[in-house]
Amino acid sequence: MVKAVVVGAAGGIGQPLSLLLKQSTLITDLALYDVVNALGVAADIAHINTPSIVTGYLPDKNGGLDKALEGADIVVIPAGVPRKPGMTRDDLFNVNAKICQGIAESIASVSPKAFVLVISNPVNSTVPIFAEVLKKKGVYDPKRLFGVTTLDVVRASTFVSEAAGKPAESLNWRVPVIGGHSGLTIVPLLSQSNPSTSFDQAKVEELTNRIQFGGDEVVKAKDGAGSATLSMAYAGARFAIAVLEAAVGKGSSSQPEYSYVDLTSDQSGAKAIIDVIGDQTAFFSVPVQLGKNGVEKILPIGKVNDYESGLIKKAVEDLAGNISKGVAFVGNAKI
Ligand SMILES: NC(=O)C1=CN([C@@H]2O[C@H](COP(=O)(O)OP(=O)(O)OC[C@H]3O[C@@H](n4cnc5c(N)ncnc54)[C@H](O)[C@@H]3O)[C@@H](O)[C@H]2O)C=CC1
Ligand SMILES: O=C([O-])CC(=O)C(=O)O
Repeated sequence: MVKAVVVGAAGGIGQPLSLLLKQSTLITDLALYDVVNALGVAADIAHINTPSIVTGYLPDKNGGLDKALEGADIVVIPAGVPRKPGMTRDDLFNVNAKICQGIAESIASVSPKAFVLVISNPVNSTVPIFAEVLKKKGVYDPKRLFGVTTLDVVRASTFVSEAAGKPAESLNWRVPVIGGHSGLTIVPLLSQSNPSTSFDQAKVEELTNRIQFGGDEVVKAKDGAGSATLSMAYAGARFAIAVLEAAVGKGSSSQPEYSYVDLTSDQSGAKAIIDVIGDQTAFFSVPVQLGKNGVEKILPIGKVNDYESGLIKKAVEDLAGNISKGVAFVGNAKI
């Protein structure tokens, strides 16, 4: 029995993400919660003939968020407002921090052992918010808390394989992306591209910039109607299934997943990362080996060149501020 919960299930990401999770035969119980329209989305998805039982929850229907979370193995969270042109992800902080705090409080009291996958932006700050709330409630397990940065890895595979003239190989094209999830905190490691590439430095910088600001490309194209939803649903479902497959022992350990995780709290393998990036940032997206309990081991980031070292330095500086902002928010909150 595997219960997955989507919080924010009626939104632009939430709907296609719920649809993709419904396609998984690993999930037996799919709970869809939102503050609006969750019952309609659940009724619609429930007609699909895959094994999971789908149930919808609204704040005042079917028991609300707490009931949705009961017995959850994994909670995926695309709840909150998206960007409009001209905004940064950090501009979403004031609204989304409060939403994330409330969701974290419910998880802490109802399903503290669930894997928690945070999509809501700004990820750089919302993940620390989840961590701090769970700590305050005495149930924090850093191995089970993930900031979802898979979309950056997905974009990197697409953009790099296209630039190499081999778009048909994009599915198996690996480009590590580490750091955070906004602008210059996103650090693609093109020198580790597999297959390897031979771009000149100007092309490397152009591609790096495109991966870092891929989100803006979509915000601009949607012209006020929001940000990436469909590619995010694909990336979020892919990561959620990887976490679940590893948890039930079906994971293929050949490729690491990348996620924004806690480098402190004695996580296995974190020291090797801190030796490279320093100890200024408590969270960083890194390659992780997933297992039964979530992060089994943080894997090394490998050899980086001077250009990438410079990108890491800048990312670490920005992240430190983003993280303190999330930590301070919870520090000042009444929980
Ligand atoms: N991590 C990543 O790579 C990405 C993150 N995002 C972020 O994901 C979030 C959602 O984006 P969209 O789906 O496009 O937005 P949306 O506005 O279409 O959907 C958000 C949903 O959250 C719901 N919601 C609001 N407050 C809630 C609460 N307290 N509990 C449960 N649900 C609540 C809304 O009713 C709405 O249905 C945004 O913050 C966006 O910036 C978007 C793309 C990529
Ligand atoms: O750009 C945004 O605001 C949404 C997002 O995180 C992304 O597409 O990477």
